Amino acid sequence: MPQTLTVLLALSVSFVVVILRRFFDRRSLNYIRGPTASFLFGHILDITRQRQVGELDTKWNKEFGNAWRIRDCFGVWCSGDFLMLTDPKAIQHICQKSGYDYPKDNKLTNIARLTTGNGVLAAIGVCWDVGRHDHIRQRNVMTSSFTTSRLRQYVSMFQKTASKMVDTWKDELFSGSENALTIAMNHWLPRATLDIIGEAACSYEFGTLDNKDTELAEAYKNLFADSLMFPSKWDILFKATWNYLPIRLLQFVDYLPAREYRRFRSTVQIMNRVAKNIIDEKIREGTPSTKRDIVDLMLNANETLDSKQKLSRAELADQIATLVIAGHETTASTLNYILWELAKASQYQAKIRKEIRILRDAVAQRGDLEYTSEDLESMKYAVAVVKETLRLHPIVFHTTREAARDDVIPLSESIRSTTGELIKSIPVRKRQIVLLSFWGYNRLPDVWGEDADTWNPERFLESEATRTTNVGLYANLLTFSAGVRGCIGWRFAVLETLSFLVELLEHFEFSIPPEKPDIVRIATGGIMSPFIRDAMHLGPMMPLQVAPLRE
Ligand code: HEM
Repeated sequence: MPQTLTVLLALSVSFVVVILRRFFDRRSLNYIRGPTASFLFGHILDITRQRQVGELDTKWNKEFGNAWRIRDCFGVWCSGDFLMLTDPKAIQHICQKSGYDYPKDNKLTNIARLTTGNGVLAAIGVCWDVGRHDHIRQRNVMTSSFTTSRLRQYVSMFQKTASKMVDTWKDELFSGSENALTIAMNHWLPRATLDIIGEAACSYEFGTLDNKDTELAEAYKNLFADSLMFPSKWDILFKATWNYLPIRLLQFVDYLPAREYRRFRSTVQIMNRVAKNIIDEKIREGTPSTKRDIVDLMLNANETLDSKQKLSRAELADQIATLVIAGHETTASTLNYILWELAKASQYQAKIRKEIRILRDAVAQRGDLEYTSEDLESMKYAVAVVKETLRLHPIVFHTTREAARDDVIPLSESIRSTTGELIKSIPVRKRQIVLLSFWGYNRLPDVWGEDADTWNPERFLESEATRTTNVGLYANLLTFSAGVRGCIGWRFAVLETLSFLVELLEHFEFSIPPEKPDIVRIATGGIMSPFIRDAMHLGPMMPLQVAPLRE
């Protein structure tokens, strides 16, 4: 009872604030076409309840062009419209050219804060919250750990962990005479990537591949799927109010008695305690250990800064939480999809195996035991498969931004207004929220060709010169976003993915299990995960048939 009362009270107060703020802060995109909306939920319920991630984006994109209007909850009353975009020039303008003029909106910032603490993912840029330069400061310190030369050092760790997973499969799963087994990739890959990010970020041993059940590993298990999948109608309405509440007030949602908020609070608290201990130990040790993990490098970078730019101990701890969250399930989910696509296309497994053999010989001739990052990136089929899967299955499929000032957003393709006029740019008012569909952009036929909905790595073997607008961070994809808020760990993720691909394909053949599970993409918070359509209760699932390769 007290739980329901608290939620109702929070909802009522928020609702009144929303109505008042929206009344005095009207903005209108009425001349932009868009689908008809529900009176209370706008399109938000439709988006969270669609059969699969991306279905509505594709439908609306086909109907309205690369820019359209959707409604927020309570939108009919308060003209709470979002501008939804897949247009390359518009997204380039928002992410790359405007930088901090399009910070994250309050709702996204608060979800990032709930899941990672006050790290870089939740930090606000300079324009929006005047006087706070948190994002620039934090990103400054972090980027020193992700330079090309630093990343080379992580490649050895990726290969060791991937090889450990392969050995565990051989010893534990294929120790008998089994020829082929169905293995749940979702059970193994997040554990391997969690072990890696723990070691790379702060030399923390999650040990999940060794079945060490640390408190922290347990806290992260299915965190997003358990907490953010299919939010209740109440929660959708409640979160819709967040963009109209002061960001500092939103910190109190942590104390709501609902399950999801309790789970996030306890996970961040556990992570914070562990992270602070790690930092204290490193500071006590004085000079950074020879291991040189990301925290060592951040501490080093921090020391060179003046006191205004330095990150505090609490801020450093929050970056660890951010790296762990941002850097393990994303990569694991991408690997799930890569192996799934390869299981359907055995000819690409054969092509990559051929590349691996050539590379192994070259590495042996050099007298080395491991690949370098350059070796991995020279494998043209493996790289094309990774790019194509990142394109078709962008794990972070949407993001939102809010205009910090009045602006005009240019479009590469004209759209038709409600009166039939062709529009080549869209004027927006300060506080306009834009919803960027990474999913939609990654599948635009104008950019990727008529077969944009099909998995075809060959497109990345051909010249990429035809793609005119330079949008994304990697291969012109938006999977890692772009600009000042683009993914810090994109190259880390690509090298980690390639390392796993090489190890796994060298030892195993992957195929679709005989029962042919119907895999669907379901939103689990800000990321999407694979589920089996008729067995959603099992949580994220990617079963694949795996057969050892006999040399
Ligand atoms: C395939 C794997 C990955 C994908 C698809 C991915 C995707 C993304 C996307 C789309 C964003 C921007 C989110 C937004 O602005 O709304 C982002 C931000 C970020 N990612 Fe990644 N990521 C991946 C792996 C990693 C890894 C391995 C790390 C760290 C080792 C990492 C660290 C970060 C951080 C720190 C940010 C916040 C950047 C900022 O706000 O300035 N990511 N990522």
